Amino acid sequence: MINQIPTLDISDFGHDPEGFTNAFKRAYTEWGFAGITGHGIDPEQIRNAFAAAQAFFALPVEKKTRYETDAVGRSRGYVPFGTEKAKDSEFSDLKEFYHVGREVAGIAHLAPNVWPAEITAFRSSFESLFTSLDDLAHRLLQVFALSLELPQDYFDTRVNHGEALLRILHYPPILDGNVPNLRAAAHEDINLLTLLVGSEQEGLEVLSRQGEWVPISMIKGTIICNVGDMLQRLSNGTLPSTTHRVVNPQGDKAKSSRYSIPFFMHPNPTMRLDCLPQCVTDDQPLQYPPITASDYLTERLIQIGLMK
Ligand SMILES: O=C(O)CCC(=O)C(=O)O
Ligand SMILES: [Fe+2]
Repeated sequence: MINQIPTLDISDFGHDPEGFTNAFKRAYTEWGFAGITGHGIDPEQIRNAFAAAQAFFALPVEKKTRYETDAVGRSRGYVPFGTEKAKDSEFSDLKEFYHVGREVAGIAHLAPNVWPAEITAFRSSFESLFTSLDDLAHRLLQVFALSLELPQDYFDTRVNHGEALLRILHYPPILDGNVPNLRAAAHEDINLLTLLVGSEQEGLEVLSRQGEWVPISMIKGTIICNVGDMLQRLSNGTLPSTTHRVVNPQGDKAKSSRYSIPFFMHPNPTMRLDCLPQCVTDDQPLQYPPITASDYLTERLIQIGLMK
């Protein structure tokens, strides 16, 4: 049997919170990744978002670069092809993207969004998708909190001013089959958790505990949720931030674009990521020194080329 990441139906939490939390904890302890169904997000909303993304990236590059911003860590607007590379990779990834982030009135560290004037439905599509994913991320964080023996609402006030980011990704057609770069080289996500809205196009692979690259086949309507480095730290490594990558398709398939839309849930900058005492045991001694989310993020953004 081919290994596959587990699937969890989050609507089960409503009628069996304890049973669901146990299954959730088992899945994430083993994989750090799972497909989430029963989330209630309207497929129409997702289709509209992909259509808007496709229309934006089809614009000539000189139009797209008008939407670059100087927001810290390039956290708003367009980020051109070749800008980002994975922490341990020699080559940049084969992708361009557009960041839409959280906006809270009066919170200075959250930069305002920019919206491409050419694509009328872009703003409304991504504002509504942001809201839906933010809500789903909150629900999932409640289950993560219970899995870590924390109060269910532990994260609620620790993420409300965090830099949650929707990353609208385009991997252009690969015309030179010999490029050493990957669409996205092996990496771990930096944040608390990532929601990955289904590219139905192949390419995403997850590294299993047995050290095999497992190709992820996206089932329509499933949203992947994976643990990032910040939750790994907080849980003292009991919830792994699993390595993943996006490989280049073979043959003619390489000549088509791939689109995907991850949502990165970040904590408030002041949140402490010190390992939780209940996760430090004789079997699992302390793995990481204490740090705040803000200091940790700065360190990581420099490594991946998004900050100097
Ligand atoms: O495009 C994908 O399927 C994965 C993207 C990803 O892992 C990331 O941007 O962190
Ligand atoms: Fe990732």
